Amino acid sequence: MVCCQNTQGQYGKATLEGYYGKLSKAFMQLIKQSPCSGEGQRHLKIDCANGIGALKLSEMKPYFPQEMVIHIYNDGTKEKLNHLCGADFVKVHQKPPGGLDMKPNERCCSFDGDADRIVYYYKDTAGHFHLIDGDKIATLISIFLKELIVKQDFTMAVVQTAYANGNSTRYLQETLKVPVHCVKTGVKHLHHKAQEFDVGVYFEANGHGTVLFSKTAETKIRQLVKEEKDDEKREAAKMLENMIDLINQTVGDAVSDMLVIEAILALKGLTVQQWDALYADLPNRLLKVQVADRRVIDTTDAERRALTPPGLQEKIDALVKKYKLSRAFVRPSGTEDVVRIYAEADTQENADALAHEVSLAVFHLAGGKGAPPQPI
Ligand SMILES: CC(=O)N[C@H]1[C@@H](OP(=O)(O)O)O[C@H](CO)[C@@H](O)[C@@H]1O
Repeated sequence: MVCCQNTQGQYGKATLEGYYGKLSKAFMQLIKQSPCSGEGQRHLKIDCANGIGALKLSEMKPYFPQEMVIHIYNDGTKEKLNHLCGADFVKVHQKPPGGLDMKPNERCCSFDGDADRIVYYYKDTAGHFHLIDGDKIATLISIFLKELIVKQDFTMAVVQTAYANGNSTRYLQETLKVPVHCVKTGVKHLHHKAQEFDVGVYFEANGHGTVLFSKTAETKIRQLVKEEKDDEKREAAKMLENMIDLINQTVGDAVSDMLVIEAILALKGLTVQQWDALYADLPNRLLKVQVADRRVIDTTDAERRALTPPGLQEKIDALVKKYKLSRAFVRPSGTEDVVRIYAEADTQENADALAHEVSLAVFHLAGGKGAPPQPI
């Protein structure tokens, strides 16, 4: 709304109808370009965390094309906000939300309460739960955009935080050959870094993120749509133009991100399983520990190393060495009175053991409160 006002309507009409209309128009144009367009309906189950997303998605339903059918769960009529559901619950517990019945291979997603995060997931035929988090969302979007800008002289990068899964960073850098930058936790840090590129994709692992296009890139794309003589190149420019209109460039927005993802899956003819199979996440664990004063922990290197308290980083380094493909870091939360611990390793048992050992080190060296952390 603010951006629409400040650009005298160039970014869109500053009303809810203006927002719904802009997004649905761009989405419809995009799926029309899909090779499987007209081949039946796409269904998506959405857990709205009993939050605002349910209200707004219901209002938006009439704007969706008939090819896209959304099913809203946890709409706030029965349970409390975020209770056993929502994007954070699904990401942290690595399990499905309550209140959503999932059939094998069905594509599902969760918003968080204020609808600025989104994670996808599905259950396979053996009943195993597969989480597709912000890192895999950034990867899908990057694959799609990289192919479209291949002939343009645009700079492109992905911005992540230390919480990004090690295998996502490896895939982006080594397979996709896209530069990756790591910044401090919090979208403001990711947003600022992403502004340095023509195409800046940024996502936190928890599903908070978006894509930014520079003014130069946007002008060039809109000009190509009008002037490009080669049909294939003009179609690619049109897709990019619709992507620019579909993505919310002002802030991470679960509704906009969901439509971007659905459009890309349709255009690339990808199933949720094929998307998930791009790379395998390294098993990981996120824990928190209460300390008397979390400011005793000072970090550097985009929060990947602790400078204080003395001895803590050395202890973490020694613990990390015990496991394969391992990595761990600690940082004071910016939103809760806790210290967060992240660990990843070759197996879930090892990631859990490493996270627990690091949480004990934090407890003993950084003034832990209450009882020492228990093994997972
Ligand atoms: C590990 C984690 O998920 N941290 C979250 C959380 O920040 P903390 O500083 O870790 O409390 O809340 C932020 C605001 O929603 C979000 O941007 C960030 O990613």
